[in-house]
Amino acid sequence: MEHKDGVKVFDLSKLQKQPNLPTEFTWPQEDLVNANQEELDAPLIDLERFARGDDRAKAAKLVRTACMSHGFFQVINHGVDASLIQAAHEELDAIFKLPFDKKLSIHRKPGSVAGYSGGHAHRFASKLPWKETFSFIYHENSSEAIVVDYFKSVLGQDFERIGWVYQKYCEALKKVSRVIFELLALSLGVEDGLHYQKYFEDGSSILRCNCYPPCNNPGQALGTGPHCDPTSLTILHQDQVGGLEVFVDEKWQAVRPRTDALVINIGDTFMALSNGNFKSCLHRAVVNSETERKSFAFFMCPKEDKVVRPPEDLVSRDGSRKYTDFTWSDLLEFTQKHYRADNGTLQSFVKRFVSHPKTSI
Ligand SMILES: C=C1C[C@]23C[C@H]1CC[C@H]2[C@]1(C)CCC[C@@](C)(C(=O)O)[C@H]1[C@@H]3C(=O)O
Ligand SMILES: O=C(O)CCC(=O)C(=O)O
Ligand SMILES: [Fe+2]
Repeated sequence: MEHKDGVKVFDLSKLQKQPNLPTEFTWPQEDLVNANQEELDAPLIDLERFARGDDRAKAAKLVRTACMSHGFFQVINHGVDASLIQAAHEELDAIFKLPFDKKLSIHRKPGSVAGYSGGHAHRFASKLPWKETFSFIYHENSSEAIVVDYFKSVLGQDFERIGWVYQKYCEALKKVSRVIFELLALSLGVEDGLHYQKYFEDGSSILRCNCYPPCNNPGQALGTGPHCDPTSLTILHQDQVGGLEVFVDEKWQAVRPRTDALVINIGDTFMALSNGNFKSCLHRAVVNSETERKSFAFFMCPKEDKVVRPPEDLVSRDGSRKYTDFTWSDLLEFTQKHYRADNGTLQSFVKRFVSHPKTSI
């Protein structure tokens, strides 16, 4: 274990060779309950057909049922080139196989979500996730390629080509998100079918690359503990190893990897935007002793200072507002400073937000 600017950073490539798990990475028994043997039976939506206008009502109904109960579904024929997804996975080694010193030099800084992290030891002292992550921000800006610039600025000119792979990947996911927001509006019965698509047009996103090394004690560790994403919509691609689980019908259920599918999670902010009708998805990632696993989570967020408020027609149909007005920057600050994301983040945030003046949150 090393220190970077006074914070702890674990070298997981070293730790994975040791027989015992450091206590910081052990999880309590109640969080380690094994997944049910059955795999999750989640809707698989053909986005090309939906965009073409075929079976729209059927797709919307499937999504509505899944999102009202647990906030999870998958999409296929999403339009992201299989070769781009493959390149994004292949290029990850260029980051995760960097020498530890180099990883330390690109470490996530306090207050920022961008950069490298090994086990999140800079944020938490116990129940650490058995994973390495590399994250960066993406938003549309006509004058610059923001991802390429980030790669060049933190990793150097040699990383320009790889930066372009992730720039293109983010652009492709943003395009997919427009169709998904239309599908969500239709599923919720919102009058303006483009309401969410327009709302997120100037939003920003975070692409998080996750790498879960093999773990000699998979029964005591978790790659990512049980949590709901505080963001709005997560578009995830996982490799063939498997490990993602969703809590449905009071049990953990595994999501079988499909190379051709993108996994969609509702996050806390979208739960608020849907006036609580759609549930934020409770999920986790387990680890194994044999194979390294990789995934990409594209977290979509509203523009930082934009008010998070459900559409009027949805509120009048429901009769009242479920959550108070807030902004993504308020919730982000809460999760970074005061609360470790779990399945109660939004409730706890709103409670604190209502009782504390905004400036002191
Ligand atoms: C705003 C953010 C906080 C987290 C990174 C981005 C998007 C999602 C968040 C996260 C993935 C939610 C679960 C807990 C967390 C600590 C994690 O396990 O990685 C999260 C983020 C973080 O602060 O790193
Ligand atoms: O790796 C996965 O499958 C899940 C990752 C995740 O939940 C996250 O990064 O928020
Ligand atoms: Fe997540």
